[in-house]
Amino acid sequence: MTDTAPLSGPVGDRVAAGDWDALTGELDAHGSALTWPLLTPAECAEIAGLYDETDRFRTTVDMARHRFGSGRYRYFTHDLPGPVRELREAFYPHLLPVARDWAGKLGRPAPWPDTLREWLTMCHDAGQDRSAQILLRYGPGDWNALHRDVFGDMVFPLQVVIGLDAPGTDFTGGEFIMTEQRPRAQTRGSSVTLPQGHGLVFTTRDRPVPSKRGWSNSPMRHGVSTVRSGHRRTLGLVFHDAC
Ligand SMILES: O=C(O)CCC(=O)C(=O)O
Ligand SMILES: [Fe+2]
Repeated sequence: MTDTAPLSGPVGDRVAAGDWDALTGELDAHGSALTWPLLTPAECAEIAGLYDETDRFRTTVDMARHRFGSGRYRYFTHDLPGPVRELREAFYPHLLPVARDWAGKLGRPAPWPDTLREWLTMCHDAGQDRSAQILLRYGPGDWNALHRDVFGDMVFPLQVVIGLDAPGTDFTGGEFIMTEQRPRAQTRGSSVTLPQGHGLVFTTRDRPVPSKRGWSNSPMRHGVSTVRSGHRRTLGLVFHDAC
């Protein structure tokens, strides 16, 4: 799929229609990878606009108050809006083989079943039963501190953020940033400009990197650099639930 591919039909089909081999290769090499376009600007605006429908959310987080950075985000209730639910469900089966492959390389258990539904039941049974899907809003001066979205023992190791505003047009600054703590070496930083309507798949916790003895584990964190002007809104999808 290219930048000019028509965006029509169910959003889940658009997730499935991309070049997953290329995306997986990129994820293996860098711990993050951009998708092809998934949403039109109108669909992005519609999702971003849900932020004001307060009944859809279980709580609002003021990032400055928690020293998470600056800006606000809202956790959806389990009753997810159609496109948000469809996107999440469509990503899971494509991310699952990567999660399992990485767990194998790192000699860890791979507890994730074939369906998101079964995995969420496992999360809920373990006490992680609150929705962790979020809509974020950043204005001028806002930023997101480097962090990892791990809420308990139940962790799906990959997540997705979808850009809802156009960089350079709707906002400046606000790059998605990642750090990678390399084994016995200094930390490496990287940044991604998230195009409107595209997703960025990235590791929640760490990734396997080749080492002399096979594979070692490179812890990674993510955040957002300061928004210099305008407004940046994103949709965050994680595949485990929260406590
Ligand atoms: O706004 C962003 O680009 C990243 C938000 C975030 O931390 C997440 O989706 O987990
Ligand atoms: Fe995050």
